[in-house]
Amino acid sequence: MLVFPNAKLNLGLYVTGQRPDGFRNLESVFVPLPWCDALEVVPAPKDQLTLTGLPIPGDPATNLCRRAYALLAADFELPPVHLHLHKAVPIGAGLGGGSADAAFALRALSELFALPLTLDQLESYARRLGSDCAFFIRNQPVLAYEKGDVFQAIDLPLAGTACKVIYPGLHISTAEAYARVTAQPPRHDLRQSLARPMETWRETVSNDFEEALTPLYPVLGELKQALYAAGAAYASLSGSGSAVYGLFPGREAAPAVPVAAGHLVWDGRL
Ligand SMILES: C[C@](O)(CO)[C@H](O)COP(=O)(O)OP(=O)(O)OC[C@H]1O[C@@H](n2ccc(N)nc2=O)[C@H](O)[C@@H]1O
Ligand SMILES: Nc1ncnc2c1ncn2[C@@H]1O[C@H](COP(=O)(O)OP(=O)(O)OP(=O)(O)O)[C@@H](O)[C@H]1O
Repeated sequence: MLVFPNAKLNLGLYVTGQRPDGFRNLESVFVPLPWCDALEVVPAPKDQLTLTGLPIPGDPATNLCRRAYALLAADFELPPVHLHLHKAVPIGAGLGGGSADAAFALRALSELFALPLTLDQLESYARRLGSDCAFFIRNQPVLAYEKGDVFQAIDLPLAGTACKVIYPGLHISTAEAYARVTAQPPRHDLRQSLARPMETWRETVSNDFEEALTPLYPVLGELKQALYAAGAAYASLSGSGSAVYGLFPGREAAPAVPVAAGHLVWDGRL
């Protein structure tokens, strides 16, 4: 079975409080971004993981695809599988690429082996693999709370909006990024702010990580300014960075933006 785990963007992100489990509570809108990896899951004589595309730091034994398999194999009798992941979504980008691989692996294994799992149950497995993972089970725009894994539906007329994402070749570790942010109550009501015209979002829809990380990594501010200069209606850091995106509603495609060597650019539509 071949699946294409997609990335996500965060529209606004407030880090709102410290949790007893050491994590933070947050408030953010997650939307699927069709920048995709490819993941193939095939029954095989023995378990195997092969990797191509962008290099993934760390021991392949701890790859989130393998961890997804191990989680289900602890509860169900699964035959060995060959997992092949072709990595295209940059890592440490705030795009949730690794989390998507994990969630899509859970969904693919469940479907391939006809496991009796509902979407709610798959979300529960996904939560155990990472805060961002549960979103990718249903993969629909949501307002996310708590660790970013408790959802409310949100209706956003964004489908088809031209979008440009720029990854400045900077791996920002999620844990490090959280350590730099001080939790505070949300400055605005995200649902209300996002219901207003997109041109007003820059006044109210902010990402706490952007404020904390831009002084450290000025390139993040430069990319945001470049996207606004190119005519973006809204531009922001995604998640804990380092990818910065711009939205260009009403355009066929996002315009060209000059970027440095080593930056990765994704152009497409939401
Ligand atoms: C920044 C976001 O991408 C926004 O969508 C997510 O909150 C990150 O989610 P993620 O990459 O799935 O993060 P996890 O793998 O669960 O956690 C990585 C580390 O980030 C910190 N972390 C993560 C999520 C959260 N709500 N509070 C935290 O403090 C913790 O230090 C944790 O050890
Ligand atoms: N399939 C995978 N894809 C990417 N990273 C993976 C994967 N499996 C395990 N990892 C580990 O997760 C780390 C990346 O996590 P990190 O949260 O920093 O970035 P991310 O996947 O881009 O998501 P985000 O920044 O949105 O949280 C990598 O350093 C790598 O060791």
